[in-house]
Amino acid sequence: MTRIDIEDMRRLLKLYFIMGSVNCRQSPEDTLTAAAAGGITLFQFREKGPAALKGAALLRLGQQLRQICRAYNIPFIVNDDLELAAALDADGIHVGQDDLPARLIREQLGEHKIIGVSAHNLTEARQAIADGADYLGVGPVYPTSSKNDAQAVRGTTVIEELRRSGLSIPVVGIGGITLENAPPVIRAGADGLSIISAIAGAEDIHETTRRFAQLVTAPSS
Ligand SMILES: Cc1ncc(COP(=O)(O)OP(=O)(O)O)c(N)n1
Ligand SMILES: Cc1ncsc1CCOP(=O)(O)O
Ligand SMILES: [Mg+2]
Repeated sequence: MTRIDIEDMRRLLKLYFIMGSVNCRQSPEDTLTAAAAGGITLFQFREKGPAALKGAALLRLGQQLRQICRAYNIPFIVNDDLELAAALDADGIHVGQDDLPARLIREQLGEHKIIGVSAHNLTEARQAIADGADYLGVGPVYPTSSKNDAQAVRGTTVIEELRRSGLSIPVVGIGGITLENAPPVIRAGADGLSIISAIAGAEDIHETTRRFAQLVTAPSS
């Protein structure tokens, strides 16, 4: 099998929902189901933090979320953990600068799985591309309370810089993105939005997701 087509990757990134049990106000299964019905295009299982599930409970939740993604035909990405990704037959994995190197993951997974890499500057972006990344997660664009060890807020400058430098790799903006502050992220050159709290913590998850979906498909965004 071959690498994911670049335009297919761009389409998947449009509304990329990331979540673990610690991010949810209601059950993770209900949260993901509402977001899936509302129009997310990609999902990342990110079970992180002091209260994160481990062992059998982690696997059980992963299997349930994986099933929901299958039912809605939404590709399923696992954060950080190659073993968990294999156990859940994930469609791909997302790694950051402090995780397993993307080059090693590409060697292990082969061509047919999606590999996403976090990049905070042009050097990291170029290295990720050389290592075989299919897309970049760039941020934090805005202040976030969903990641304790987040790097400094970048605004949209790194996304703009990547595009000015001629890098055409699919890019998703991440960090503190809300319905109100999302449009500049797309205008800067991102293919889509990556969101935890504005969806997982929303009062009405389905309606909020539907609005995000409208925003990323609107010609004026
Ligand atoms: C789409 C996307 N972009 C960036 C990240 C952050 O990854 P990382 O820097 O490895 O931090 P953790 O998520 O592992 O805490 C991401 N997960 N997804
Ligand atoms: C995982 C991650 N990486 C950079 S910021 C961030 C957290 C994004 O969450 P939120 O959308 O709630 O700000
Ligand atoms: Mg990571």
